[in-house]
Amino acid sequence: MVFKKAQTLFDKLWAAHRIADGGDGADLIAIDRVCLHERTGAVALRSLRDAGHDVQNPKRVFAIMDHIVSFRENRGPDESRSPGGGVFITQTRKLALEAGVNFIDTNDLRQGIVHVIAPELGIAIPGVSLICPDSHTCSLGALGALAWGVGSSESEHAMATGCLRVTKPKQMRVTVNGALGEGVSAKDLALYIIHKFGAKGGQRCAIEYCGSAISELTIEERLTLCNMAVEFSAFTALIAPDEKTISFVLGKPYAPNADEIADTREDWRSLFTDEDAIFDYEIEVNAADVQPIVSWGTSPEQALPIGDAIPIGADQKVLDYMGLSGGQRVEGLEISGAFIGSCTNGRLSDLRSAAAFLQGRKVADGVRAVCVPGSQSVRRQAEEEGLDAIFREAGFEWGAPGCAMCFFAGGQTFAPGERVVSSTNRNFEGRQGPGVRTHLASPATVAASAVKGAISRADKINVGVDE
Ligand SMILES: CC(C)[C@H](C(=O)O)[C@@H](O)C(=O)O
Ligand code: SF4
Repeated sequence: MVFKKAQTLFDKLWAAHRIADGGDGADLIAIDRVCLHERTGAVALRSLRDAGHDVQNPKRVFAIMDHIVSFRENRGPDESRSPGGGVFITQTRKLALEAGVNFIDTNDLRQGIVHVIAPELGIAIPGVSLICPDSHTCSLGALGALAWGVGSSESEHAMATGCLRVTKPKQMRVTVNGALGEGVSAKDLALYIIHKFGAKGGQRCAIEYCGSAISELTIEERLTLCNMAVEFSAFTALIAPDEKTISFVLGKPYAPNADEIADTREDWRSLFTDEDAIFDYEIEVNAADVQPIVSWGTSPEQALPIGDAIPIGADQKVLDYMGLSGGQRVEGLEISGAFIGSCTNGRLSDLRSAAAFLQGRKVADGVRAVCVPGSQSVRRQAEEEGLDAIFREAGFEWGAPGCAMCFFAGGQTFAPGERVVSSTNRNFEGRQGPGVRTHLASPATVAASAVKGAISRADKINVGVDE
């Protein structure tokens, strides 16, 4: 009798894409889709062209403008937020058109941050393998795609050959039991996990998130959670596709069409971890323990429930950079900047949650608050719902889609020493500009803090219309 070994979801995806033994413990993995952006993708396209190679299958490659495009509302097609950055934009356009790949230009109706538009357009769907020279490609595992971030040269290789030599990573299961409390978001959960198990806790593993709290998350929330897997040092993250995933994907432009969906749907239903499958590591989280959280240091693990005190004995260099001391409470710290956007929290539900708080309220004096939708589609839907008016009336700037103030690219930014609450994923030194002190939080926390002028919990704040 032959017993079939129980497999994890990751094992199944890996086996389905494994073409051959790549030698030295590596496998040759078929790559279904390659996404590129103008910061690292242009390098890959240029190098491929210079080596005299064609893109093997241009239909599988998607070049997108997001990282350094200006976020000025009526930006020009080549306008960059990075001084001299226009050349990356024009080069990417030229190279993408020459190579004949799918190309989404600066002001295309489909444009946006690559990890926001890949799900919107059905580029990322359950069961496909997808790479992009960008570390937050792990976001797309939220749809059950085998997706991970690579370097420019690996994406070049995959474009030329349709495959990539990769060593299969170890695997970890993160089970989140119970339910998240009222006012606790997927961002809080992501920060909680990194805080509790450390920024290296993901051990370069492919992580599968599961458990009752994960099943309850919307697709947008799952994308937020998986987005931060790389900040947990994971190879990538995955969530098994369910009916929510299937209905999210249906009808998307690059997803299977109505005729193809019947077979595909059955295939997608097999994308789950078998009951007896074994992971290299297992961790469990009780969702009820998660509270609204904010980072205080220069690593996403340096985070705490809003209201708690910074540990005594925390790294002095970090405290100095952040202008804080051990034992100090983060709640109530005065801020001068607030940013809502990015591939972590720049989706419609993120904007809705911030707007729900901002309605009828005003950003505190002395705070520059900026909201940049993650994509043109998010922007359009937000504008149809009147969210832009809520943001503007509250005193937020409303920007054109892209990575914007998530990372410093040399252009307009917050001033050195400014304290900023941000819905992004990285709080490293200088991430949002030289000397800028970034506190990571959920969109609701960012909105509440902008109104109060100080780091605040959205559910505890008592300012605004009622006063
Ligand atoms: C520029 C790009 C390569 C980078 C990444 O890989 O993540 C950026 O998106 C970031 O978030 O730091
Ligand atoms: S929004 Fe930020 S984290 Fe996401 S891809 Fe852009 S720069 Fe990277």
